[in-house]
Amino acid sequence: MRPDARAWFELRTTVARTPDALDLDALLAAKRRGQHRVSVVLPARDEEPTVGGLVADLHESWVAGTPLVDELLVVDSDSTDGTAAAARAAGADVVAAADVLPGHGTRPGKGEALWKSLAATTGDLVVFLDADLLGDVRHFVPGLLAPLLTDPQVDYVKGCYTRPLEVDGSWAPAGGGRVTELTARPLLNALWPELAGFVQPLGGEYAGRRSALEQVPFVSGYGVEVGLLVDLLRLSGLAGLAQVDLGVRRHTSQGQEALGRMAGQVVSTVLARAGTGSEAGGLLTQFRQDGGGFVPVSTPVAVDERPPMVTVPEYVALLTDQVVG
Ligand SMILES: O=c1ccn([C@@H]2O[C@H](COP(=O)(O)OP(=O)(O)O)[C@@H](O)[C@H]2O)c(=O)[nH]1
Ligand SMILES: O=C(O)[C@@H](COP(=O)(O)O)O[C@H]1O[C@H](CO)[C@@H](O)[C@H](O)[C@H]1O
Repeated sequence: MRPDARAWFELRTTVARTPDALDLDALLAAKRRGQHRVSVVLPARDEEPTVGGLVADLHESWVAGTPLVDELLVVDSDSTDGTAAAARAAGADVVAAADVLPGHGTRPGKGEALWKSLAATTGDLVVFLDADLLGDVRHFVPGLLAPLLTDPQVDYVKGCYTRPLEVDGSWAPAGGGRVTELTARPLLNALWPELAGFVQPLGGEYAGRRSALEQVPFVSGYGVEVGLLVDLLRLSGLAGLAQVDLGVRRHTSQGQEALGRMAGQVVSTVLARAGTGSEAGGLLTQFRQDGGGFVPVSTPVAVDERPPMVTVPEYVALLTDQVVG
């Protein structure tokens, strides 16, 4: 690791593997002192099996219990199952991504849901969690908030963790983060070696100051994490970024073909941010076997992104009308 990445890793990595690893009273005091408002956002597409339990845990601990969270929002991202009902029943506010900033139309993708969440929340601190997390992850919220509540220089905090992988119904202790290990990490190390200290650059759990998040574009699909990391590096500098060790993260994972498409979106975003201009066709062709031979299947993976929210008049109007941030 380059000296600057090593120094960052030593300085900006903290640990919060369990709830008692954190001084919740001190965090609440820092929240009050800083007059912060905290929004937690879960982007969810077809997560009915997991979203209810996750929302119930978060609501019980941090909304109804310790008042760390002021807003718990599930952004329903074109779900076809009972995600919205399950989330609402468990105590979350729920909004359909398509219903937010309707004048800007709708686009598919996780990043679209996250971009829209900025216009559907009011916290000056925003925490993002995937909606397919398994197990007890309540401590992820205070863990991600701690650096933002205690260090004004930090604008953005990524969670890091070991990532077990479910294979044929049983859990291997490691192996998760396949796109991270096989695509994102090699590319980031090659192009932005100062980011080499990030253990989970694609991790879906992170938190940021609205004042930073609203200044950067949001890639509409799965390129959103790598896009945010590079854009926030440029906006806030390495010193403005941090990571927190949250222990273990398990989630419902996808198959290789789906992750191949995810990797294609990550690669397109990296190439766009690196300014290589090699958009080419923006298509990824994969191959299926149909018994008689190989069948090519092509998927668009070109970068599609939304502009910084501060450039959206309806959002600016919201900021002036509401006590946002
Ligand atoms: O179009 C999409 C795709 C994904 N997601 C959500 O984004 C998170 C991460 O997506 P996924 O689980 O598909 O990615 P993985 O964790 O397998 O890398 C999950 O909460 C998804 O429900 C979303 O809101 N819209
Ligand atoms: O880190 C990764 O390699 C991928 C896939 O993880 P798994 O191999 O399914 O554990 O998961 C992440 O990447 C996505 C793209 O950035 C994020 O949107 C997901 O939240 C995150 O789980």
